[in-house]
Amino acid sequence: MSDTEIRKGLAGVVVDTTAVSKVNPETNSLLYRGYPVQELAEKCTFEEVAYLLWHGELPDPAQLAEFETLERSLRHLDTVVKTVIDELPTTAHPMDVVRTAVSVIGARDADAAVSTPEDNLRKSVALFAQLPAIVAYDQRRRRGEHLVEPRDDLGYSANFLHMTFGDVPDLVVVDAFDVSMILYAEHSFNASTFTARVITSTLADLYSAVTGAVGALKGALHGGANEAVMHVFDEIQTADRAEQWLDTALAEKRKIMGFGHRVYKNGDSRVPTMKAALDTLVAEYDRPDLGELYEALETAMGERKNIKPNLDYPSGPAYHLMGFDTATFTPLFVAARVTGWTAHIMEQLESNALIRPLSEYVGPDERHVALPVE
Ligand SMILES: CC(=O)SCCNC(=O)CCNC(=O)[C@H](O)C(C)(C)COP(=O)(O)OP(=O)(O)OC[C@H]1O[C@@H](n2cnc3c(N)ncnc32)[C@H](O)[C@@H]1OP(=O)(O)O
Ligand SMILES: O=C([O-])CC(=O)C(=O)O
Repeated sequence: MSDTEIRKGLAGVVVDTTAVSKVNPETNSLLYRGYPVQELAEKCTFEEVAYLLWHGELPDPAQLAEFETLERSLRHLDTVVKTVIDELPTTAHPMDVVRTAVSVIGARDADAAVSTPEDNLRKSVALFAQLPAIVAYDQRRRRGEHLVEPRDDLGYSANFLHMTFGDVPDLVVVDAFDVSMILYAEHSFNASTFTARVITSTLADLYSAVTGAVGALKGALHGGANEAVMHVFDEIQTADRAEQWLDTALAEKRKIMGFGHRVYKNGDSRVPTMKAALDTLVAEYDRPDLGELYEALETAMGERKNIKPNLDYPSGPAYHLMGFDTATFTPLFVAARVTGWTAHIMEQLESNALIRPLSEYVGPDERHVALPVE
């Protein structure tokens, strides 16, 4: 080996600039296009935040009305996508279904290869509007339920919940869901966004980049952690068992899902906002036991390892309380993050350079194929 410094996992490596969002672990802050995410979660809808990520500015009332009309007109599940989903076994993971559906949408777009900013924006809005139908329908068919048609008198989050459950829950639930979408929307050069940028850098189309990003998000070290958190809660069962469960898990060298972060080492900027949303859901559904389990594991993890929760820790139980199946949690993350991914895809194309790092070879020295001895 030479003395070249290798940063495993590109930890700490700055690979490009971005104007989409800023993650600052020192101040524990996250800005989308300059706006603190907590402020966006409190004062804006997810539609406004999506518009902000794509256009760089929040919409004025006329722009918002136009955008909402467009998004609502694109919500119906494409019939071919539905047919393809129906062909997939219910044993397929919902992330595999979402990944396949995005790929089908791309294959059906005659202009898939057209990569002008206007065309990529059109595709981004279409995916944003279609993903709730895909995620909701996939959960329903697993339960033996029929497709629910979208309602164009509802905002994004109310309609998403309506399409999943067949009715619109209380406003506090819709608000908590909307907050989760805003918090999940964007997070700089995380693994799935970087994947999307790598694919885009080859000049492959937006659908290919989003399909690859869905694959990267599936893993338990990234988006798959929100699902994994719920499996942990199911294993522990009650707050009084949390300490003992954790000691065993750590002795077995398990990674505790929903804890730790590559960038934030002193807590995830989004957790307090999502935890407040979870608290309202715990009250709404009268599930103090879940709140107690959450606190018990967080406290024990703090005492044993001094590692803090990431966004997946409160969002997992929040989605559980809303009624989503555990395997649907990461597809919800996709529905939110498609906004950030596509904003980055468009930014990558504005000043593209093929992403192709180097590696240090550590295999055998040069050798040659020996001819068989006669
Ligand atoms: C929305 C998101 O995608 S947020 C991330 C969601 N992922 C998870 O929740 C999965 C669980 N967490 C983890 O695996 C990690 O914290 C990661 C992958 C998120 C970040 O990992 P890295 O930045 O590579 O940190 P790294 O793995 O080097 O951890 C540093 C130390 O903390 C430990 N550690 C970090 N996270 C955890 C955890 N969740 N459970 C147990 N130990 C942990 C590591 O074992 C390591 O200990 P060591 O120095 O004794 O070997
Ligand atoms: O930034 C990361 O590495 C992971 C994360 O929190 C996200 O993608 O939201």
